[in-house]
Amino acid sequence: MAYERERQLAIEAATAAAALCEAVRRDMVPHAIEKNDKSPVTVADFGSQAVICRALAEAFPTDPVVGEEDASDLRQPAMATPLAQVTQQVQQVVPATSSEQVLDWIDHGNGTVGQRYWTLDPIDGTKGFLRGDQYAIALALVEAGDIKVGVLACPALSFDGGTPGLLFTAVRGEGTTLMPLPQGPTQPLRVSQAADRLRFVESVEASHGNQAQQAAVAQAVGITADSVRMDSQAKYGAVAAGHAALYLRLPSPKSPDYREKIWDHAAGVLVVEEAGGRVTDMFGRPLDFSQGDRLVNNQGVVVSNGTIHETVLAALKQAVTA
Ligand SMILES: Nc1ncnc2c1ncn2[C@@H]1O[C@H](COP(=O)(O)O)[C@@H](OP(=O)(O)O)[C@H]1O
Ligand SMILES: [Mg+2]
Ligand SMILES: [Mg+2]
Ligand SMILES: [Mg+2]
Repeated sequence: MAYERERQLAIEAATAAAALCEAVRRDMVPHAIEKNDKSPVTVADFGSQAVICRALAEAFPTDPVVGEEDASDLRQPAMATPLAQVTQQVQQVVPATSSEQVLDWIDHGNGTVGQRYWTLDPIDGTKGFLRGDQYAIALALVEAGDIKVGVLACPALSFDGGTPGLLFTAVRGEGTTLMPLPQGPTQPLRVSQAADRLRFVESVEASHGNQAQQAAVAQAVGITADSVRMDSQAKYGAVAAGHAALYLRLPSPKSPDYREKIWDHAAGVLVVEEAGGRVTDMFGRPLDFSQGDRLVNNQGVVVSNGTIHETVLAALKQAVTA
């Protein structure tokens, strides 16, 4: 199988990070640390990035990692308490780790996009994580702009009332699989074509999209049920597993020039594509992962079961020009 080492390593690292995140949520009631852009980060985001970057640095030392977080704030003297908490959490995975080592592992994620790189969102949906809702650990390998491996760990996700904790894995050309966390039987995943599964998913956070326009487009393609609102790339998982036919993320009227970050999408895109679905931006263009840490050549994201994709794009064109 192609990319076997990369796939195995990504699964192991994301599974360890998922356990760390769940331990933080269970043991210490995480609170938000405010970043420069006012968005939240937690002890678990930092711990997850440290654990995954350590594994990547060891196994693939020359691969750059483009991760969401960096350790500059954590290095400030005023951050001694959260740093100690991050270190303590990482020690559950890697015993006898020092805080210095933790900081350096986090900063291993400050790489830049190149011919071959990994992109990491140590917690996608930090707001969901803090609320006790959905979040995901998202890791992908990209070569020449093409996503080759994508792993999404969703510790709080379940379908049809199952035990929470699902891991989605995709390798280009080899399909998508679903596995319970932390381990269990693997099953292949396909998107759904069933008309009664015509549900659509969107963000919980209204400011991350355009919910009025999303509802109008969904209705135009015959989806009459209310949206299922869910944090993080778990939404890609829902489409890949056939629990939703559509995920819409249209530019928010409050930030019309926002460009999506690569780590918010890379793993999810491959998981859906390899399950038989389709992902483009709102104009039907493929997402371009070759340009840097933002999808500068794209606006909005449309994720579907494939079958309804062209109809959605046509409805969107009408909604935008109306
Ligand atoms: N104005 C905006 N439009 C779209 N996405 C945004 C946004 N502001 C922040 N985000 C991204 O939305 C992600 C969460 O997605 P969702 O709304 O689907 O749960 C955040 O990831 P993090 O939580 O990793 O920071 C953040 O990168
Ligand atoms: Mg964030
Ligand atoms: Mg994110
Ligand atoms: Mg994040």
